[in-house]
Amino acid sequence: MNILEVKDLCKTYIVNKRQNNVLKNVNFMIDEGEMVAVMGPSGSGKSTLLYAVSGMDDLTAGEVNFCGKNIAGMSERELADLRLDEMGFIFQQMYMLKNLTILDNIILPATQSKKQREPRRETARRGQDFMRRLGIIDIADNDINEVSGGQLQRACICRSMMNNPKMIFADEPTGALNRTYSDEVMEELVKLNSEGTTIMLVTHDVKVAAKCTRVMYIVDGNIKGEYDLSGCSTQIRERERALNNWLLELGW
Ligand SMILES: Nc1ncnc2c1ncn2[C@@H]1O[C@H](COP(=O)(O)OP(=O)(O)OP(=O)(O)O)[C@@H](O)[C@H]1O
Repeated sequence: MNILEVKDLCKTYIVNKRQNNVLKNVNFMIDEGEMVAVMGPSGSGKSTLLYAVSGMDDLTAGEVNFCGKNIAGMSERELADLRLDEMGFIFQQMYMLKNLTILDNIILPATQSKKQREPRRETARRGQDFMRRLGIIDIADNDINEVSGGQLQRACICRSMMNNPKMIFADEPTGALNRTYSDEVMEELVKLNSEGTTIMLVTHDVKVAAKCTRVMYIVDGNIKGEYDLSGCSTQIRERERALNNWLLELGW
């Protein structure tokens, strides 16, 4: 069953009276349980696409059906509730609040949600469980400037999971990390995906994309090709090689 269906999506920015047609009639679907990477040259519209289909930014034209509901017809309030309750977000810049501990940052979405009606102690316990799972429980009471980049990004994954989202949207989740931290973060995302969370992520990194089930390649606001990795070898090196060859054919 599809969780996301995008029909003729267009996004135009107007800057200094000049029109920039960034997304041009984009069509695709994502099924429940998929992990889809969006790749493409710088400026091709990857982040714009992610923000448009996740209701973070408005559409110029087209339809985005999330779990069968067109988000283009939703009010700001409805969209905010949808993003909070049904979607998880992970960004390269992480966006954690400076005056809160790591644990308080993680549980913040649950304290704002109407979906999870539970005592704060229970919310904190769930947050701690996620932290334990991701191997960062020892930094629960730290400030955000007292942890490593990899730990902070894993904390962002915990935060994105607090409201049990149907889908996670990630914009360059490993973009600011070294290879070791990047591998750790990807391991966790792959694990969440294998447990049923659908994921769409933007990346420039072939090693990251090779861990996904499908790759969409965007050029100049259009999907130029899609590569299905679900039937590919489980050997990561082979997946990377196959994906690399395909990307080179597309002019990567
Ligand atoms: N908020 C905005 N206002 C105006 N123009 C924007 C805005 N966001 C993006 N753009 C423009 O849209 C185009 C696509 O940008 P976008 O960030 O989606 O590309 P990208 O493929 O994610 O690039 P990169 O890989 O460099 O992050 C660019 O020309 C950019 O300048």
